Amino acid sequence: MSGEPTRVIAQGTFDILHPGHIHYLENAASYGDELHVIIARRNNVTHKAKPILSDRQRRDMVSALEVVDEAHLGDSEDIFVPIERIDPDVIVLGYDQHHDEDAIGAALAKRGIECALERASGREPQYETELLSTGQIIDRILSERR
Ligand SMILES: Cc1cc2nc3c(=O)[nH]c(=O)nc-3n(C[C@H](O)[C@H](O)[C@H](O)COP(=O)(O)O)c2cc1C
Ligand SMILES: Nc1ncnc2c1ncn2[C@@H]1O[C@H](COP(=O)(O)OP(=O)(O)OP(=O)(O)O)[C@@H](O)[C@H]1O
Repeated sequence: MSGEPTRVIAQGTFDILHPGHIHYLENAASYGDELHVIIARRNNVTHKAKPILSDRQRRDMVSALEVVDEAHLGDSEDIFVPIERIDPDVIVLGYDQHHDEDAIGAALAKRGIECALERASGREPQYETELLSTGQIIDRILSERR
């Protein structure tokens, strides 16, 4: 053992925070000693509606969570740039993230980044009215505050 802390990376959009996000970050943190979170740039969120909140505000909110050691704004062009800088031991993908683990593993290997890839568990609602999705919170706001 080197005695160096093991670094873990989690990542995502984190637009309007909810308990599903906290579950993911706590689960990711359990894979190592230091949790680093990469916040997706607005321009790179193409698979769903763009975030409401700015890149910086989303980074600042995630950064304030106790479980998080450091939150980083993602790179605009190349998602592997922050990974090279952070040099993680483990990357933990979200339970429902569309990323292909084999493709990410191959891209990491090509760049000489040696780290494990894990998949986080999901959180089910703990009570009837618990909302575990930013999209659902936005839908609720739109239907209740018109
Ligand atoms: C290992 C990894 C690193 C990433 N790094 C970045 C990054 O530097 N910049 C960025 O805009 N998006 C980055 N992304 C993409 C987003 O974080 C995220 O996967 C996606 O855009 C939104 O996911 P969500 O719908 O689960 O929030 C990265 C994704 C992965 C899997
Ligand atoms: N209920 C949940 N349980 C565990 N992880 C979750 C849950 N909801 C979101 N996450 C994780 O949090 C990270 C960021 O997710 P994201 O910002 O896309 O939130 P979201 O609420 O799912 O968004 P949207 O509702 O817009 O799809 C992802 O890794 C995702 O898997």
